[in-house]
Amino acid sequence: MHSEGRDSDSDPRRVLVLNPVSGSQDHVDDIVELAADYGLTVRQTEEAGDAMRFARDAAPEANLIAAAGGDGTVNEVVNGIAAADELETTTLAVVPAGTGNNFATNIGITDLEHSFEVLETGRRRRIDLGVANDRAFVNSCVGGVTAEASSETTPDGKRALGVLAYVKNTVATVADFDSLSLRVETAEGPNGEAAQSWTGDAMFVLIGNCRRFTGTRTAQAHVEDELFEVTIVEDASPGRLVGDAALEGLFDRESAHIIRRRTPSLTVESLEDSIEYSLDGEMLETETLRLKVNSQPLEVAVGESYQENPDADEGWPLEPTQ
Ligand SMILES: Nc1ncnc2c1ncn2[C@@H]1O[C@H](COP(=O)(O)OP(=O)(O)OP(=O)(O)O)[C@@H](O)[C@H]1O
Repeated sequence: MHSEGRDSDSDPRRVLVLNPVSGSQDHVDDIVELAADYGLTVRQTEEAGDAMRFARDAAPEANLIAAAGGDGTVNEVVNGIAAADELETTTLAVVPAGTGNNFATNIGITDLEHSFEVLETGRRRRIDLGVANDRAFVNSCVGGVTAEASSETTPDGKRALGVLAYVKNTVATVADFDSLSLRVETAEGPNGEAAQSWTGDAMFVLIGNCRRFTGTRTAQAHVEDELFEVTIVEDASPGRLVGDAALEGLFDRESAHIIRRRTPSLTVESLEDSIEYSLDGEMLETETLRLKVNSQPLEVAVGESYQENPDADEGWPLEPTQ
């Protein structure tokens, strides 16, 4: 029995952190069985926060930690590895058992069995890790999404739209949608990107790290370039944004009301009240958010279809910054 993770035959070098309540909640038996086949020690969470603690405690001895759950579980496990300061010697694997599984899709993981093959024999890549104040994120950080709308976002919405489902739900559920009065300051980039400052009223600010971080085809970030892709959606009538097509249209190259930047670090400061941010779907409320790409990358076991760079034939949505 591996589920306690303290048995004499358990291997502390290969640990799987299992969230039993993510996704459709019917994955526990299959994952425990696969973990035993692959010689992984299972630590099953009992409440929010456990995944972070289990990963932090396991990281000094482990060379592989698998996160079995959704994006929130991945986020906690990554925060645990980072808190233990073990990014250099610990590989993250992802076993997709969530609702949206946006990150798993981004790294080329197709299903449960495949995820175990990948953790055993898949390529290892070092990807950018975002840090927002003192918390790590892998996919995205979105300001302007409310916690209330986030908790009510449906599984179908998450699967179809990724993080944009939260944006859509916020627009749809918050009757008196207030714009965010913001100052956004980006730092200089390595390819001549200038430091820039933007002040104004925004509906959302999206900071993307991973390819297809929003789930849409047109909003993509390069995950090994040490840069974030920042999208500021300027204030516009919320009614115009409700449909899926309108939301995706927001990220088209020609879209009005969109400001884009690429930068290794930035500060987002509210000029009024504190703002709610979603970090990979986990909420954080603050007035000032300082974001940077972590100096130490995150090593991840990736599937065959993993691509660090957005598809060439789909075009790159960003215009170079002056
Ligand atoms: N045993 C547990 N009981 C209650 N909550 C838990 C437990 N273990 C983890 N959690 C919390 O469950 C939340 C949701 O998990 P997760 O994001 O992995 O799944 P999901 O929402 O179904 O999938 P996705 O984010 O991919 O759409 C996370 O905030 C996590 O902290």
